[in-house]
Parts: sequence; structure tokens; C-alpha cells
Amino acid sequence: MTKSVPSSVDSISYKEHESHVEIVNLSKVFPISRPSLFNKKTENYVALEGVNLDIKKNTFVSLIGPSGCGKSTLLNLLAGLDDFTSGEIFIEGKPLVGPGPDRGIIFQNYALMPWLTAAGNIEYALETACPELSTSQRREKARYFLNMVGLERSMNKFPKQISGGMKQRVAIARALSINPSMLLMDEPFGALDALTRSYLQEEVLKIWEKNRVTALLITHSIEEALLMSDKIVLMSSGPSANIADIIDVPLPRPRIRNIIEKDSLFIDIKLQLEDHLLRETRAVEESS
Ligand SMILES: Nc1ncnc2c1ncn2[C@@H]1O[C@H](COP(=O)(O)OP(=O)(O)OP(=O)(O)O)[C@@H](O)[C@H]1O
Repeated sequence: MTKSVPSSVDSISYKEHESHVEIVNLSKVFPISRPSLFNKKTENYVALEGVNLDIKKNTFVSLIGPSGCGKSTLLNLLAGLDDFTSGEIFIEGKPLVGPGPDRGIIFQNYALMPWLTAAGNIEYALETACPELSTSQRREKARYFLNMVGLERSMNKFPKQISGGMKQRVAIARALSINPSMLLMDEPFGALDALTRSYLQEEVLKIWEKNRVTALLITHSIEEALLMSDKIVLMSSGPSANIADIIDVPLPRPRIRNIIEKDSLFIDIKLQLEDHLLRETRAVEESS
């Protein structure tokens, strides 16, 4: 199979850096059943149409767009949690075949098993992703990653015994424990209060700056995207959503929130992103 280089994105830097993810002409259609009085009608909703995107290895990319445009749909396709309708996805040059331990996923609602402790949740993930590890090795790894997110002392607590921020730290530790080459994050800080949110953003940023795995973050926060990303991918409104633009964020790392927020580049890109989101949100309102 010959791989085509996505034409709209980065064709120059493509030669310089290796791709981690190549999305080629990707579409996703959801069949929607509409029950009527006499029969059930099925209609199609085209969520994504003809999406091309190239994500370089070890970069941090954020996905931003109006509500309902298809960000989670795209992330779920990359995670292998749903099938795409047409197009291709290559992960490290190979066609994507389904979920795999190479991709760690963090969701907004933590997705922890309530009947397992913090450590148990990580050990459970390791059991599937790294079956070669012994029980004590899994326990050691769980301890190591919980320590990394500052939760070693809560390792034997159940999800209902810890706060939302702590649950999300367990989810982060779990995603990192399987040693993924890519992190997929769907609004991971969305359910947290403002203080916990900024604290955890900085924690994830610090961990990422040490490990530099490829990262894809869905967020509604422009500031969050600017703080964390190398590139920000702007999606157009749906139906038939696509990539509207890709913005480089050449702010120096390590990034300190209070310092970069005053940078004129930060302010310029922020205005550009606000303008895009306002335009796309108006387009959604006018079409509904
Ligand atoms: N399983 C499904 N069946 C039918 N339609 C779906 C399904 N999943 C998503 N959609 C539709 O696809 C579109 C994109 O949804 P998606 O959740 O990906 O958007 P989003 O950009 O992540 O939204 P938000 O920012 O609000 O989280 C929406 O119109 C949604 O209603």
C-alpha cells in the first residue's frame, strides 16, 4: 500500500520529523434511527469528512473546536474504540487495527473501576497490557506511578474514597504505567475545579516534558492548549467537520504559566484562537 502524505498539513516538516500518526481522508458516519409512527427510519450523520492530519512523534498536539464538532469522535477512532467509515489511519507507519497498549487514554470522567483500589486499577491495566509482569512487579509499577502523581499514600483507597482530582491522577498514572508511546486525552481536566485543574495541568506538563511521548489533548480551554501544546489543531463545526487550521506554538519549554501568559506570542495566538472559535460557534448557531 502506498501512503500519501496529507497535503494540507506540514508537507515541509514532514521530511524532517517522523510521523507518529497519519490520518488520511478519514470520514465517520453515524447511522441514526428515527422511530416514526409506522416504521423506523435510519438517517446518516456525517460527523467527520475527509480529515487529513499528521502528528509528529514526541510532539504535544491539542484539538480545539466548537462543541459537537467531532473531537471525541476523532480521538475514539485513534484509540481504536470505534470504526471509521472510510479513509486510513497509520500509527507509526502501520494501519491502525484496534485499541492497543501503545496508546494510553485519559477520559474526563476518569473511567476507574469502582471495585478496585487506586493501585488495583493500575495493576488491572498492566495485567492486560503487560501480561509478562508478575503480581509483585505489577504492584511495584503501580506504586511507582502513583508516587509520580503524588498518590502513593492513597494506593489502597477506592475511587469513592478520593476526590475528583485524585481520581484523575490515578487515571493519569494508569495511562502512563503501560508505557504508551502516545497519550490520548479527552478533556482530562474538564470535570475539575479551577485550582485542581491548573495544578494537574502543570503536573501533566512536567511529566510530559520529562517523557515526551506523543500527546493528543482535547480541550475547550485556549489557555490550556497554549500552555501545553507544540501545535493546536482547529476543527471546523460539523456536520462533515474537518481541520480548519493548524497553529504552531513556538513558546519555549519548560513552560511556566505566569511567564508565558505574558508573552506577546501567547497573546497573539490566543486572540487568533478566540476569533476562530467565535466564528465556528456562530456558524453552528446559525445552521441550527
Ligand atoms: N454514537 C453516536 N451516534 C450518533 N451520533 C453521534 C455518536 N457519537 C457522536 N455523535 C455525533 O457526532 C458529532 C460529534 O460528536 P463528538 O462527541 O465527537 O463532538 P465533540 O467535538 O467531542 O463535542 P464536545 O466538545 O461537546 O465534547 C455530534 O453531533 C454527536 O451528536
